[in-house]
Amino acid sequence: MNEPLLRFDTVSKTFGSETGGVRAARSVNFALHSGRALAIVGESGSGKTTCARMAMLEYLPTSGRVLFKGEPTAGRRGRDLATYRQAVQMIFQDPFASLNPAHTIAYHLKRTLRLHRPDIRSADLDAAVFEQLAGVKLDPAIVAPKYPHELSGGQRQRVNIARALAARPQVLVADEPTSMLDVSVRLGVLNLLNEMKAARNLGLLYITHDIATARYVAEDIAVMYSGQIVEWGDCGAVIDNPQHPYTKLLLSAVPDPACRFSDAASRIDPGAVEAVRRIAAKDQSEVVTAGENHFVLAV
Ligand SMILES: Nc1ncnc2c1ncn2[C@@H]1O[C@H](COP(=O)(O)OP(=O)(O)OP(=O)(O)O)[C@@H](O)[C@H]1O
Repeated sequence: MNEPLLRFDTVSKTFGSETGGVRAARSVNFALHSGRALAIVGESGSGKTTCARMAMLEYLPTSGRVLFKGEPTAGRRGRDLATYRQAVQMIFQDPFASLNPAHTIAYHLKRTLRLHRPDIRSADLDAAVFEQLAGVKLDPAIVAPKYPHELSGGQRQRVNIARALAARPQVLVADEPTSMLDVSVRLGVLNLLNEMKAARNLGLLYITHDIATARYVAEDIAVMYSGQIVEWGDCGAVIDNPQHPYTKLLLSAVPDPACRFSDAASRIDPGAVEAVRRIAAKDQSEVVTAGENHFVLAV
């Protein structure tokens, strides 16, 4: 495979003091390639958003390096930083909070186009807005003049995706992009992200607590627990043949429509719960190969 778009090289992030602080990310390694999606999966507090924020250069790692196309991102300023901000775009969890209620959808998209697309003349901006909205399967004539509160959650998230894509990014960082949406529209938004990834050869960093959707969206997966990536590799291989007790636990917690709630608890292996508790605080470092493109930290 060629040079990854985005690479985390032994990245750690501690909030507070080195000794008594929260170790939100511990020696995290991953590579995101163009035209592929990498799902970072884990429970609340496992460190996923901290990794997303480091990818967006909002947080600096305490140690380790974040690389873009092989180049370290630390210390980027001025034009270099602006280029990175254009190339790596974020889609937030809350589609409403990320749009300004005082402005129309057309305003939001024009703003991004003015900022990142100097090649588009002012006279052509309206047409470009229409093109961006049509690209995410919204009716431009209806949606462009509306205010955010006049749209549904799913439509708002599509607008956010259109806005991110308007910058012509190479990487999309989507942090729980569907968790605040009605279940009925989630699939449509995930489908759209998948289509955009393929059509534009994007690298998609898909952050989720829902391992079931990871398989739907991503080619690669990294399972995160207590700040560490504990199992990673090909998404299908990891989900079909989980090796780490935490991955097993996460999979056994996925709701099964064929299973009654009262029976669901029996699917959770008490041994796995105990093993996961034991490993929470300790650093694991020995990597075991579980198959082609499938790796796990030894417990
Ligand atoms: N700015 C911060 N200051 C102090 N601690 C933080 C900060 N941001 C995150 N943390 C802590 O770091 C750990 C990882 O948090 P993070 O938000 O990355 O997890 P997450 O997996 O994204 O969870 P969620 O899905 O709930 O957002 C948590 O213990 C959290 O309390």
